[in-house]
Amino acid sequence: TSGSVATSPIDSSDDAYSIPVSIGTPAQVLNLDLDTGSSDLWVFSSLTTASEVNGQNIYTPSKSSTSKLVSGATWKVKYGDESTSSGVVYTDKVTVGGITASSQAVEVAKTVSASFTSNSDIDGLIGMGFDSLNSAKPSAVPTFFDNIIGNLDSPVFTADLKHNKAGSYDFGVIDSSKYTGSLTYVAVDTDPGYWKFTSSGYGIGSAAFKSTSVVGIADTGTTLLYLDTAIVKAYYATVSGASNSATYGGWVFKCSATLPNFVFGVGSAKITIPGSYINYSPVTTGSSTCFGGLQDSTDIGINIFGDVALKAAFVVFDGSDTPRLGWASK
Ligand SMILES: C[C@H]1CC[C@H](NC(=O)Cn2ccnc2)CC1
Repeated sequence: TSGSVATSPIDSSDDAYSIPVSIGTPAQVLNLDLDTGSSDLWVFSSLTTASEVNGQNIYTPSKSSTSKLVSGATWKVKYGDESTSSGVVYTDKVTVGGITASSQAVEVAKTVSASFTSNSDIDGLIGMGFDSLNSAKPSAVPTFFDNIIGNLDSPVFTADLKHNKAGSYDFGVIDSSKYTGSLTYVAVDTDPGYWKFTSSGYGIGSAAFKSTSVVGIADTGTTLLYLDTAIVKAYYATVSGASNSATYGGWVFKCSATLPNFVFGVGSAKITIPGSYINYSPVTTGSSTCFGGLQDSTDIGINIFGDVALKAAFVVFDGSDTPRLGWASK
């Protein structure tokens, strides 16, 4: 089998990308953030503390004839942005892009942190990282990808994220109409459970490409691109008036600035991020100071190729026995 689901940016800054996910019988459709940087499928629900729900769609297990409580199971996740959620576990029928997992573990939130409450566009996450990252106790539960992979024509899903418009995630098929040129594959280190790979270098604007190994993760659940200090400083040195602001917690510049393109290497291939993608958004609504889409990864401890990078490419997440990532321009 194979399938495809449209994914849309939740706002004009492409802060996150959601997909419709059908849960239960009859179907309850929630808009989930497909997150290759984590491995829990969790949802706002009828069990979520009422004061922590603010406009999200909720999953009500008691209204689904196919829901089952997983007795004794709990979960709790904490993300790199310090956001958290936790609760209990049901199994139910879950369908994404026409592909169904008949008994998917659906982690039902009893509590969520403020940043989830304040984001009415996201009703939960669907983790597409490796099962080792799953937070369920006393034992981990499989991701949606893990549950369907055996039924897929090819053990892959692909990401075609776009700036300010709908893109798609495909399952079980690589649609060559969605990219230009050829795919370049790179090895994935699945420890500790991210889609972790080594980029072959970078280029800033028209400057010479710098061949150097940059280890990072392909993370659809992170908005920005986070790289080593030296690369980030070299990039903003070309942007007049840019500064690393303690006030705003990162590199900022005048919104009117012209930003150079940023190229990252995958093997012998090169992916070009248009400079405009690195003008992320005003620091506060209406400000003429803008926050950069490329930021320093030092405090994170790992480089993250988030949506700013991913939306410049077509990416194959290959879950075969030797997992790998395929990258192409588009
Ligand atoms: C400083 C960076 C900030 C962004 C961090 N990314 C995440 O937390 C991804 N995520 C998943 C659910 N909610 C957010 C990575 C560190």
